[in-house]
Order: sequence, then structure tokens, then C-alpha cells
Amino acid sequence: MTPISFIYGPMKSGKTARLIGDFYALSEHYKVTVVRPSIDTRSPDGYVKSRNGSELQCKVFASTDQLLSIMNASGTEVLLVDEAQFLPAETVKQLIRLSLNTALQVRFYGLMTDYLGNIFEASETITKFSQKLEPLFANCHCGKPAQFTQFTGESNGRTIIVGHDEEYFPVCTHCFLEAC
Ligand SMILES: Nc1ncnc2c1ncn2[C@@H]1O[C@H](COP(=O)(O)OP(=O)(O)O)[C@@H](O)[C@H]1O
Ligand SMILES: Cc1cn([C@H]2C[C@H](O)[C@@H](COP(=O)(O)O)O2)c(=O)[nH]c1=O
Repeated sequence: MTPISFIYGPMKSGKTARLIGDFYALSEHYKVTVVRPSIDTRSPDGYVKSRNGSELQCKVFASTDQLLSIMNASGTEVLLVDEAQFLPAETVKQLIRLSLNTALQVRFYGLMTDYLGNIFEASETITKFSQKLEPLFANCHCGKPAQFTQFTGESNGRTIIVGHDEEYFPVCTHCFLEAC
């Protein structure tokens, strides 16, 4: 298997659904741990939840140290990280170092770009070090494949606005550029 992979796409492209499917497939052969950073509140506490209704228990972490002790305690062979765009770049680098020095495999699931079209810092680092990049697409309202996310709410200059599901829309490149 690949040490580091990044499954990325806009909001509502099925990233969490894919993570849950991967968990069941990988669990037949490996000790798999599912985590997400505490900053995101889209899923209920202690779970990752897809909009397709499926959900899975996970560990929620607030620091690199907490993440490392979760992994040590469970003897993790494969780590699945949801909402990876929110990881501090240092946490990403720690996981990459760990995968070089051990047999650990890490799959990151997250957004590549924010609603302004800028690449999240964590996603840039993950992309740089991944051996496998896998884009997912959602459906734009015009019918084309969507790779960007549009935000229609009040941002006040912030790019981290968790939740607000009804104000985020996956859009294709054409519709994204039209709205800029
Ligand atoms: N209201 C909805 N909006 C978008 N997708 C939905 C909705 N309800 C169900 N779905 C299903 O959920 C999937 C997206 O779910 P999710 O795993 O939460 O995506 P992501 O983690 O990329 O945001 C879609 O592929 C679709 O099948
Ligand atoms: C585009 C974008 C999204 N967010 C937030 C909104 C949600 O809480 C997550 C993404 O969740 P999903 O599992 O991919 O549906 O990220 C943000 O803070 N800033 C953005 O630009």
C-alpha cells in the first residue's frame, strides 16, 4: 500500500463517505484508526458523518501530541484523517516522518481549496508529500463536475467558517470563476 495518500475534493463530493468505505475494506487486513481535528464541528462528537447518512466512530484530537498518543494506544497501522485541511502543517509533517520511519500508512481526506480558491496550507503540504493523489468531484448546479466550493454567507474576511452547510455549494470551474 501507499505510505501517504490524499483523497481531496470540494464540499459534498463524498470524501467522508469514501473514508467510511475505506475503513471497512482496510480493517480486514490492518489495524485502522479514524481521526479528525476538533476544529470541525460538522460531524457529531466522536464520529465522522457523511451526508449520505453513514457514520463511524472516530477519535477527535486537538494537538499533535494527542494524535500521537491516540495512535500509540491503538497500535495503528493505517491512519485515516478526515477534514485534513484543518491540520497544522507541523502535524502533517510529523505524520509523514512517522510513515518514513515505521510501516505506518496515512490517508488524508479533505478540501484542497477554500471558497476563495486558495489552497489550504495543510493540503499543500499533504500534496507535496503524497505518493497518491485522488480527486473527487461533486455535482455543480449546472450539471458539470464540481471541483470548487462557493460560499454565499457573510465571511467578514475569514476563510475558516465551519458548519454553515446551507451556505456552501460545490461548483465547476466555469461557475466558480463567474461568481468571483
Ligand atoms: N444534501 C446533500 N448535499 C450533498 N450531498 C448529499 C446530500 N444528501 C446526501 N448526499 C450524499 O452525500 C454525499 C456527500 O457526502 P459527504 O461524504 O458528506 O461529502 P464530503 O465529505 O465530501 O463533504 C453525496 O455524494 C451524496 O450522495
Ligand atoms: C470551503 C470551506 C469549507 N470550510 C469548512 C466547512 C465545513 O465545516 C468543512 C468542510 O466539510 P466537508 O466535510 O468537506 O463537507 O470546512 C471552511 O472553513 N472554509 C472553506 O473555505
